[in-house]
Amino acid sequence: MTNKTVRIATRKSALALWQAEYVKAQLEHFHDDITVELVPMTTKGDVILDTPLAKVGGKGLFVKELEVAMLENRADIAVHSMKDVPVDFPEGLGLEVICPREDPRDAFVSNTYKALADLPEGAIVGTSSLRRQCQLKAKRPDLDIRDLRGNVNTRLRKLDDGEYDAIILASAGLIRLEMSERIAQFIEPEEMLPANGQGAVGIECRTDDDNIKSLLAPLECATTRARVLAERAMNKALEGGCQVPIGSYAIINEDNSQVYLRGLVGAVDGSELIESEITGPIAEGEALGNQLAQELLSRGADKILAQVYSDSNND
Ligand SMILES: NCc1[nH]cc(CCC(=O)O)c1CC(=O)O
Repeated sequence: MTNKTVRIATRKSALALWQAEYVKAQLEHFHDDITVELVPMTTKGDVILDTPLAKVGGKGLFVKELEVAMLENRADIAVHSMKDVPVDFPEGLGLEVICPREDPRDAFVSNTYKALADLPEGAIVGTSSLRRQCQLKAKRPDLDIRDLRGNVNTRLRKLDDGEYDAIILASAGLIRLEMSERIAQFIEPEEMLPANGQGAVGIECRTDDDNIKSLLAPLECATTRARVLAERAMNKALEGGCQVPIGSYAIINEDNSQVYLRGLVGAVDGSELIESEITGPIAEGEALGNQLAQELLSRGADKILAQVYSDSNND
């Protein structure tokens, strides 16, 4: 009766494969009678490397091919970095599990400088994230922010080749790939708000596949889910795709009753940052995310985002 083989659709980057292997190991740990196979595939986001991500357009560049594979029954589950997962799912698919969160902070990586504050005037910083760019520019308008694409290893190589004085990456990716020694400084959320879902791995599957769902159940982390759902609700209400100058970060208090959510929308050039925060019962996390978004919109985030979306559609 039970499905003895679980097929995991995954991208082929080192980080994606690490995350798929992690889910495979977890599934095998909880169920000793199943076989888990990886089904590696290439996504549009992996192919279009020469265009700044913000200009490529379209949501879910890194997940669509994986979803089609599940819908066509060539795979059973897909493992994603939550921050790359669009807020809405195609008919027939859903986010079943959110695994325990790795460090959500951004990492300052440099071969020369020990921290952001040490960067000299005009230093060249690599990042293709509008979220990182607007927060860097707000604090340090002198910095020369240049686009940086590719998977984690490609980005590190470009840094090592001397194209940049420093780059910003997610700590989680470096930690998972056992390269945490490359992290010169963990940038605290107060200084740079992470992306929604940063550091969390999510598992998507067919909504009618009860067998797979029961196999996945032990991998769930309720605390991470509460945090990530509040963050995603804020992004959803802002209609934020994956390439937007939006930060959102939630934490849960010690007795697991309250969620504290902080959000930010920034003009890409850093000339304006609209920030706010909200606290409330954990069960209302998504409503709080929505409420926070409405506040940001009413304080000018609507104009900033309209500008960003029209820029990315015009070229
Ligand atoms: N957008 C690419 C991406 N998606 C997830 C991670 C890192 C791992 C994570 O956030 O779980 C990265 C790389 C980065 O931002 O440095």
